[in-house]
Amino acid sequence: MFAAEYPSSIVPASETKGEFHFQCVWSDSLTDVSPTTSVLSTLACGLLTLFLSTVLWRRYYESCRDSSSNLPLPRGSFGYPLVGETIHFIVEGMTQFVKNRRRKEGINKTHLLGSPMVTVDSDQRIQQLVSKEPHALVSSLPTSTRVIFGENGISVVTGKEHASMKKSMKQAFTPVRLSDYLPIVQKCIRRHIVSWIEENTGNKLLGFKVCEKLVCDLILETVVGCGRDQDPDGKVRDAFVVCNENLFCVPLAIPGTAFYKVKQARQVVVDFVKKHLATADSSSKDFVTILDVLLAHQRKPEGTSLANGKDEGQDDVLDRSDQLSDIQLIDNAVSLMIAGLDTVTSSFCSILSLLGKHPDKLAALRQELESQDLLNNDLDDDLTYELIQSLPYVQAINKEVLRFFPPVGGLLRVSKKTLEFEDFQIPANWRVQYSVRGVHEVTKAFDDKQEFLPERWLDPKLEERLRTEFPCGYAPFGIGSRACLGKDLALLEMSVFVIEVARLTDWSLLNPNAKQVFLPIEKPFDNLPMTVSKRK
Ligand code: HEM
Repeated sequence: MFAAEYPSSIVPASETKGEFHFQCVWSDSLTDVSPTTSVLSTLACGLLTLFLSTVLWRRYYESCRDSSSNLPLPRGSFGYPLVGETIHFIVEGMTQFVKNRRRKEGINKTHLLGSPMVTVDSDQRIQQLVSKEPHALVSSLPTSTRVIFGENGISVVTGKEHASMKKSMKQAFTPVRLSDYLPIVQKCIRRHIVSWIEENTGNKLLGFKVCEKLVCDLILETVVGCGRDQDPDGKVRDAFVVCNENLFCVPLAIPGTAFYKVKQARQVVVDFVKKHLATADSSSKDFVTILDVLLAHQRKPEGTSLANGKDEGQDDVLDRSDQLSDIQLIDNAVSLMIAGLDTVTSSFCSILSLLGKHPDKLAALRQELESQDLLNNDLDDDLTYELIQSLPYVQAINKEVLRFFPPVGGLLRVSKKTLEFEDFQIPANWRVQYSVRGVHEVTKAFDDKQEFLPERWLDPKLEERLRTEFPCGYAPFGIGSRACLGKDLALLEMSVFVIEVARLTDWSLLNPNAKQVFLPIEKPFDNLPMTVSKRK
């Protein structure tokens, strides 16, 4: 009956009771409406609803400013109801998102992933904010990341507990300890690079993936002393990669979800660390691991030497007032392993990418190695901590790689109370993101920011300017009380990688102009396809 009166396109496919009723009401009142008009009016209604709800959404968040302060909120947009600017963020990617909203004030307000947020990419403003940590601004990690790191680990705990834990753990990263880890680091890096050549000469490798495998071994060996023989089927290594790949996932522990898998993988790593802890005192290995240092701090009488018999030196005398409990030790071992995997992998991959694209810089590096008789002297234990510190071009490459492609592009905080600048306020409980990548792009600390110029770091005036004028102008390892605990170990590992890759191999990039992606870590979107061969 209705099919005769209305175009077929607007007749319901199934005439259930409800749909039929709706059709009758409509037919009585809109008999002359054409399909185009009805589509347009539906669209107009939708747009009007969106417009009104957007106005209300934005008004609501504007009204959340702290009225006890006269200062306005920063400029920017809260986006659209419920989603805020999350869809823009996903489509544009984090870096472009920040870039597209860059303001001369260096601060922008938005609404992301369910919370109001400000993104900050001015080094002066970040400096002001950092001075308010850790009381008015605290670290804020997503739930999945907190669960993986462990609630008792250094990345998650706050306040006094964090300060005392950091003090205690720093003892595992002194120059004496770094010298202890160096032989393991060099052997592991060489073993992997040699295997790239032996197993893959002329074949395509994915630079990011082979570096990930390398760093996975490196971290397990340096943190817990786990050699291949202790993980023959690679179960621990696999679990470790699963944790890393799912650092940011929806925290829903239902079988089949990423979070469920991650919790199981974490348990494998935790069980492994526990097993190691139970046997650590009786183990007869002749090298020192990070966990050994933390354990020595926890258990051994003051002054006891570690496994290799090296003296700990005056600076390392153990202060026992801030000992770690067993559960803290376990969560911290896991935290160190996770914090050091993707970050170091990204930096190794960027070394391959940037030196691959700049053969003149690689030639300058080889010249420095040659001048120290290191280029052809490729023994797997010829590097010392002091020798590495005496290679300025190697250090310059590390610093420039981390400036050009900072592995961690942004640092997340949450305001505990209203924060006031001279011109804006940030209300309490807002998220704050320091954009490290943004700062590196806009700071006045560097000239020719778009150029890869390791040489800039050979000028001592640059370090001086960063210290005095731009303390937040260069922040690949973060800033303030939350700055990276593993910074010196990471730089040591990068140095060894730079030296070994330059003296052992020749490599060619197959897609040197691939776009970079930034989440969860900075890398080329295609994982850096390349070929390697023995250096001629
Ligand atoms: C190139 C390599 C690395 C980069 C770029 C890097 C970067 C960072 C950054 C930016 C932070 C600060 C996060 C924040 O403020 O919220 C951080 C924290 C941290 N990093 Fe690293 N990291 C690297 C390697 C490592 C390694 C190798 C380890 C351990 C062996 C490590 C352990 C940690 C820990 C434990 C923290 C937390 C510190 C705290 O909360 O006080 N990192 N790292």
